[in-house]
Amino acid sequence: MSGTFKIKGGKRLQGEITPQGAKNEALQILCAILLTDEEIRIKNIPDIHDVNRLIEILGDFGVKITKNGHGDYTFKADAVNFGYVKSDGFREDGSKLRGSIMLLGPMLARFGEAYMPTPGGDKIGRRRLDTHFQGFVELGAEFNYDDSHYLYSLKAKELQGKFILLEEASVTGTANIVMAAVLAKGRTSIYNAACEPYLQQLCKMLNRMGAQISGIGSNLLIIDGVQKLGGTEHTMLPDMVEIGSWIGLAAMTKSEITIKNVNWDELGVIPNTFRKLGIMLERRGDDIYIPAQDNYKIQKFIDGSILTVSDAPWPGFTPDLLSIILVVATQAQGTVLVHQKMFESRLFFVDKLIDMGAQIILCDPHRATVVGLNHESPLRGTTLVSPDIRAGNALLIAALSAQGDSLIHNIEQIDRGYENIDGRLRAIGAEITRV
Ligand SMILES: CC(=O)N[C@H]1[C@@H](OP(=O)(O)OP(=O)(O)OC[C@H]2O[C@@H](n3ccc(=O)[nH]c3=O)[C@H](O)[C@@H]2O)O[C@H](CO)[C@@H](O)[C@@H]1O
Ligand SMILES: C=C(OP(=O)(O)O)C(=O)O
Repeated sequence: MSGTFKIKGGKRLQGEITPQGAKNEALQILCAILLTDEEIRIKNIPDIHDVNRLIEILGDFGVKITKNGHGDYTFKADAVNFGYVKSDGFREDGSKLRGSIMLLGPMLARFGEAYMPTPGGDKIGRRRLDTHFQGFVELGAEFNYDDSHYLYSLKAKELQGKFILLEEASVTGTANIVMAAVLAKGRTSIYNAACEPYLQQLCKMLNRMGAQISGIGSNLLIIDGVQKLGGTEHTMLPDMVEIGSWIGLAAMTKSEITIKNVNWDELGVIPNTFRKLGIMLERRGDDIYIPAQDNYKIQKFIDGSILTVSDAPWPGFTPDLLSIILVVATQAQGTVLVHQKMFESRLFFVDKLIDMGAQIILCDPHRATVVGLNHESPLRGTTLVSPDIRAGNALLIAALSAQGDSLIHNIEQIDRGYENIDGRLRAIGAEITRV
């Protein structure tokens, strides 16, 4: 088990917090650098475990990496050591994170073959990769899965564009297929494509590199293959999951917090979903201002029935923020049903919140009903273990609001996705230390 956070809860926080560059965008963008032998400069890269692991993998691939400053790197994949992907080292490194799966598309497009161990990432239920391989096979790749070594491989002398109807709007699946299709022959149409902002960012970057992608932001992407891609510069968006988490943190700790430079126009339904829990938040320029609130009241549906917050592919509500919604609801006034449709093992952490005094009924692996305590009795500090990246942050927020001390173990899960989270929380008054 990795490190531990010690938290003294129950304090009001105050001040400004700036979201890091987006983790899940960074993972897509970093994989795309393999598509060209020219220089790509990327800014606002978050300094977090998953991203740093992917940068290390690129280095082992032979990619030249220059650090220009904090979160600012230049990459040049002009002398790639392809032998690395067949090595035991890659088998181990690639399996440590989920995002590495998106190396497949660029490898296949540029080198005609690709290998990947079963990727890592959160253990939050089944996480099938069928959509990725369906797309590659439709583009003409030969697919093989060696189940004794958990190794996927793909081969294609040439990729040929075609109309692909995805079984599901997979985020990393769409990114992977797009990155393969940009160098394929002819036109690829991807229907039922995921269209979240990070994928839009990827497509825009690829276009700056010379790709021809249209339909960006919709669920029908049209990609006219080109022979070669060139260099570019790219800046990562702020992380929308962090932004949502800080809204939740402010409400749970009754704190006045300004979240800086949030890129509001890319936040979709996130601000309004928190408003439905009764949390006041204001757009101020490109910041979100959350006043200190002693109470927040969950809205009902128009017909008076209990509010449901559920996830859906973009522009629906991201599943990565449902753990935060759940924790924030524990101190709201009213009742909400949290319905996690995509992942089947992401709600089990409610047991820990129940131990802390929260009123939650886990209806089944996908649904939990939360009856808010209206801040009439605080959660109680306790010893917790972070089960996954987002539940880990949700428990951290619960601990910051709780009466007494808490310990959170296994914080490697939190460090996977949040840059210097303890330092940034201390800067707004939180009592949190690494022990
Ligand atoms: C590295 C990265 O970027 N990870 C994100 C990415 O994971 P990832 O790309 O792995 O997730 P997918 O979009 O493929 O799918 C997520 C889950 O939802 C299911 N599904 C998906 C689409 C759909 O139309 N119907 C459906 O049921 C899938 O079967 C799967 O269980 O997107 C997820 C969904 O936003 C996020 O939680 C992850 O943080
Ligand atoms: C589930 C997540 O990450 P990963 O896909 O990397 O496991 C997440 O970012 O919430």
